Formats: sequence, C-alpha cells, structure tokens
Amino acid sequence: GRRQYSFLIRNIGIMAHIDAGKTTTTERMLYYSGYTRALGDVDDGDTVTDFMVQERERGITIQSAAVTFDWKKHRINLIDTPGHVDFTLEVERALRVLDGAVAVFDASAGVEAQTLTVWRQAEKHHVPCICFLNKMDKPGASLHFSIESIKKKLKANPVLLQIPIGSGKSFTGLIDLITNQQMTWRVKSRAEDGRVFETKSLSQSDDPELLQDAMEARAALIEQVADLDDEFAELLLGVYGENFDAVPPAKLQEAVRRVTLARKGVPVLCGSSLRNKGVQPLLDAITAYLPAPNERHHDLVRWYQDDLCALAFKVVHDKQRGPLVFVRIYSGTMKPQSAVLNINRNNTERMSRLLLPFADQHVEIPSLTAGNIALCVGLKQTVTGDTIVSSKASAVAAVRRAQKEKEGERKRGGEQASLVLAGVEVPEPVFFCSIEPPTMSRQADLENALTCLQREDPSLKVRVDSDSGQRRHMVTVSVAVCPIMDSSSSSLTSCEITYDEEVEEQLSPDVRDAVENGVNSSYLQGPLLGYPVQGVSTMIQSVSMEPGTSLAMLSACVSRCMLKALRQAGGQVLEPVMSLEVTVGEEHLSSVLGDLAQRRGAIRDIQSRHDSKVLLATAPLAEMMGYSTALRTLTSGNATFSLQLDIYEAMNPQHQNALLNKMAGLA
Ligand SMILES: Nc1nc2c(ncn2[C@@H]2O[C@H](COP(=O)(O)OP(=O)(O)OP(=O)(O)O)[C@@H](O)[C@H]2O)c(=O)[nH]1
Repeated sequence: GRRQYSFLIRNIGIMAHIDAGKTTTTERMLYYSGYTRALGDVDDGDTVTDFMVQERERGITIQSAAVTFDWKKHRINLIDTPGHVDFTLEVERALRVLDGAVAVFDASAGVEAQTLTVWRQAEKHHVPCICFLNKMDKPGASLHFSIESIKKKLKANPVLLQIPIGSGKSFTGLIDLITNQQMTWRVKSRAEDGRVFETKSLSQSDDPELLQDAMEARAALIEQVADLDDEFAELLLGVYGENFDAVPPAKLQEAVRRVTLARKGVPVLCGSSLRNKGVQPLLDAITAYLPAPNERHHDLVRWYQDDLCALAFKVVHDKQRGPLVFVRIYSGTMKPQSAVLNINRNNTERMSRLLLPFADQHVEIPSLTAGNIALCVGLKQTVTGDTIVSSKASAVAAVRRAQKEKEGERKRGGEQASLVLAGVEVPEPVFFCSIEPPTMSRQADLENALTCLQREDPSLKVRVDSDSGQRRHMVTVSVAVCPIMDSSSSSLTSCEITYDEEVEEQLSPDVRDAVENGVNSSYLQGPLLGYPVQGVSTMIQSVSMEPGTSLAMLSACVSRCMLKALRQAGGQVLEPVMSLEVTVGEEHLSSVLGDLAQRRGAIRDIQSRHDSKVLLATAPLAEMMGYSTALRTLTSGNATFSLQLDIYEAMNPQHQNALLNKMAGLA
C-alpha cells in the first residue's frame, strides 16, 4: 500500500436519528469512492449489509465497527456510531476514537430527540461536526426549518455552505457558496447513479432569482465567518476592503475550517442520498473541514512520542481467525508479527497480522502509523477499551515524561492510570442472571461464548458458581462474620478479612491467599438471594488441613463454611439506587417530577442549562425499568437522561419481604 500521512486521514463517525438515512448515505460514500461496485437501495436489501451476510457465510465477520475507503487522496475511516439512546456507552466508546462527525438529518424532520443525545456526547468530547440535511427531495423538506432546529435544539451555530436548487421532486442540485459554483445532477432514469454531475460557474446561470439568492447567502456566510474568525475578519477588512466578491474561495474555506475545528460553528450541507445528489460534496467537506488525527490533542501522543500507543475500541469474533481487534493508533507504528504490551491486563501478546478494514475486503498491511484504524489478528487477551503499547520500557518512559511535565502542577498521583487511554469507563453491573448449558456436553461451548462476549463488552461480568466435586479432603476452619458498623461510605461498599493474630502467624502466604480466595468468592454470593455481599467483616479464627489437600480445595471449603456462617447471620437485601440526570424543557418539568415521585425518586437539584432544566435525582433501579420509553412518552421525545449506579441501600422490610416471596415463587 501507499504511505498514509496522518494529515490525510479522517477518522469520522456518522450520527443520525433512526431513518434519517445513515445507511443510504454510507452506502453512497462507499460507492462513489469506488469500494463497492453495485449501488443498492436499502429498501431492496441490495446493499453492503447484504454483502456482509455473504462474507459471514464465508466465515469472515465484517462488522461495521469501522470501514476504510479513500477519497481524493484522503483516507477516510468511517467508525460506526450507534445512534440509539440506550447504547450511550457504545457511543462514548466510538467518540473517543473518531476525530470528527457528520450529523445526518431528515430535512423534513429537522433535529430529532435521539440525535440530541449523541450530539451532546460529541460536544463533551469536543468533536468537530458537520451537518448533512438529507432527503431534500421530500415534499416536506425545508432548509429554513432545519437550520432553525439546529440553532434551537442543538444550540449550535449553523454555517450554511450550500443552497439547494429546486425543492421536493424538482430538487436537482446545489450551489456551493464557497466557490460560487452550481452543481447539477441530471437524473433521467432511476438507474442513474449520480456519479457524474455538471459543475459550472454560477455566473453562467440563466436563473436570475437563483443568482440573487446565492449572492445574498454568500454575503451572509462571509459576514458570519468574519464574526467567528478574527484572522478572516482582518483579511476581509484589510486586503479585500469589504469587497465580498474579491474574497478567494480558498481563504473562505480555510476560515470555515478554523471555525469548525474550534467548534464555533457547524458547516451545513444539503442533499438527497437516495436520489444520489450531494454525497460527493459531502465527502469533499469531510476532507476539507473535519480534523486530521494530528489536529486533535491527545496527551498520550506527547508522552509516547514515537512509541506505539493504541486503543482497542472493538473486538469482534471470527470463526476462523478468532478475535479481531479494531484499534486506533494514537502514536508510533504498529507491525504484524510483533509483540505488544497490553497495559490494562499487564501482559504481552503477539499480533500475527494487521489488516485494513476496506469495505469489500480486508487488506493485509506491513505496518501502520499514528492516526490510522486497523484490525489486528492474533490478540487473544485484549478486551474492548484496552490500551496497547510496544513494551514495558516504553510505558515506563512515557510515565517519566508525563511526570516530568506534571511536576510543576501536581506532585503525585495516578501516573500509571493516566497512561491507560482513559474514557471508556466500564460501569459496575446492576443486572444479574444465571445461565447454564442445556447439557454438560455443551459446557465448553458456553464458556467459550461467554469469554468471547466479555471480550467484546467488558461491562459483562461472568463468574462461575463453583460447586466443587465430591472428593474426600479434610479441612477444618472456623470463621466469624459480622457487619461492618462504621458507616463511612467506602466500608459499606466493600467487605474485609481479618485474622486472629496467632492464626495469621501460623499460616504460610499461599495458604492465606487460598483462604482469602475462599472468603472473597463467598462474598460474591450472599445468603438471601445469591447476590454479592457488602459491608461484612470476616475473622479467620482457625485453619487446619490434612496433608495432600490442595489449595484449591482449601478455598472451596472455606467458601462453603462462609456460606453457612453468612446464612446463620442472616442479612438484609440491598438494592441498587441510581443517580439520574434528566435534561428536559421547562414545559415538561412538572410531569417528569410527578412521574419520578411515583418511582420512589428523590430530587437532589434542579439546574438550568440554556433554556432547559437539568434534574438531578436518585431512584431505585427497580423503579427505572422502561424509563426511556416512559420519558419519551411524557415529553414527546424532548428529554434525555443518563443513569448510573450511585449506592446500594437497604430495602425497607416490607419491600424486602415482597421481593423474597417473589423470588421464591410465592407471589
Ligand atoms: N426521500 C428520501 N428518502 C431517503 C433518503 N435517504 C434515505 N431515504 C429513505 O429513508 C429510509 C431510511 O434510510 P436508511 O438509510 O435506512 O436510514 P438509517 O438512518 O440508516 O436508518 P436506521 O438503519 O433505521 O437507523 C429508507 O427507506 C430510505 O430509502 C433521501 O435522500 N430521500
């Protein structure tokens, strides 16, 4: 392959509301870039998705975690951004990896609630965006309405770069306000693929009304950009003496780029992906306005310098090749047939092959540099969210550079952690269930499947309920369990192990480890309902074992003994209480509050942000089932929320009894 310079790479994501045309737009991009040969309709099922099914049958899994294609000397890596509110963790993960985003809207619907959530997340990560108003061919499409809704709902500053020619069915093309060119797609038959379109200077246009509209829109654009960018303002006043016609397209484009990267404004483009209009200019805009990897500032790049540092952002499973790990390289170079260090797991792994995820085939490559997205074969331990570097020595060197840099500001703290690409936080599990294979012969398959799933999604935690065998071993232990009374919050969420002084001295370190393993595994399964235990202190009073008893057996016995002790001690069911943040317009606030009261919610604070209210509350998880649907109904889709574990609290006796009866099948 040819060498890819970082400044020619664009790592982007497409965010869109369901049905806005994300699939169709992606399809057209791949087609015009030359990576797919057939142009299909989503509705006919004749698309790349279809092609993926074929690939899967051949045993190659292409999931759309990322797809690579080239456009006018640039390499574009399209990273899948799930649009649905319920996958916000996935969205966060994707947003860390991309450098810019395209928001696709249905021009007849404007900004819809779902896009709002993703947009706010993009804002949080300072990801520069452009907007594509799709479906301009629809009778209800409205440029004006869409622009207003970008202002109102996204609180963004739309910078209109094109105006549509014609509307509804007679939408035929666009005027590029930067270059003053008119692009027309002449579509005679439905088979016309839009690859060829006519470009001519607007001055040759024979439509005076269009000419007038374009002149006004361009003047508005120039004024707007001058307001947002000082460098351009000076140029306009000084060099061009406010003669708008004299401003060269290149200068205007550079200014729009600066405005976009600084997130002071959002370029807006129009088109109709389904009717094959406007997608090539959208690709041009992606390369022109969205940042290259080296224009985004990641601390790690500085600390690792030319050493490898990469983030595994998705793991998929391939029947033949095993786990395939999608990585984004932040610094250094990645090579196949090489050993890498996974910082999170602290182990060294060997990568066998390195691939580029092109749409039609995965292309093997000899090395890949910073800014790129790659697919690694052979990494067996790496999990979504892990950081990969070349060696322990390079990690240590990076820590040293980071420390040096931070010395002035803060003395110590968290250096090791800071070298792990932060941000893909894995939430604590709050749902539990048990699964077992239909027959013992399927045990291995089940275990394998669970291992694969965990690697793809680290928020899934699996533990084995070990029912140790029936061999004859002799272990005698006595333990005492009691609640931790000190109610400082950290002790409430954890358990402790203590030893009788004499016993501690007698026991060798590996015996102590084995005993503690046994106690800890019993903590994972409480006496009332089998859920993890909190706030328990265990004192080991005596341990004796017959010669020949293995340490694993010792652990198993301690664990059983603990189970008995915990049963005798009784206990209380704790329920997860979530902290909740709801962003909602003032007009819906009271109905949201009313609903929360019915869910045993406790309001902590109500804040104002722009013209909406941000409600901070806590509520038991049990009451939050189906909340996203309920909230959507209450507010006609005009609210967003996030939920995360706050604390575990004891249930009141009445609720606990009801729960225990229910779990026992009595209610
Ligand atoms: N009129 C019109 N319809 C379009 C256009 N682009 C897409 N559509 C239609 O809108 C529907 C949704 O398009 P998709 O591309 O599947 O949209 P999506 O955003 O990927 O949808 P999800 O996969 O459900 O999230 C399909 O029926 C498309 O044919 C367009 O430019 N004009």
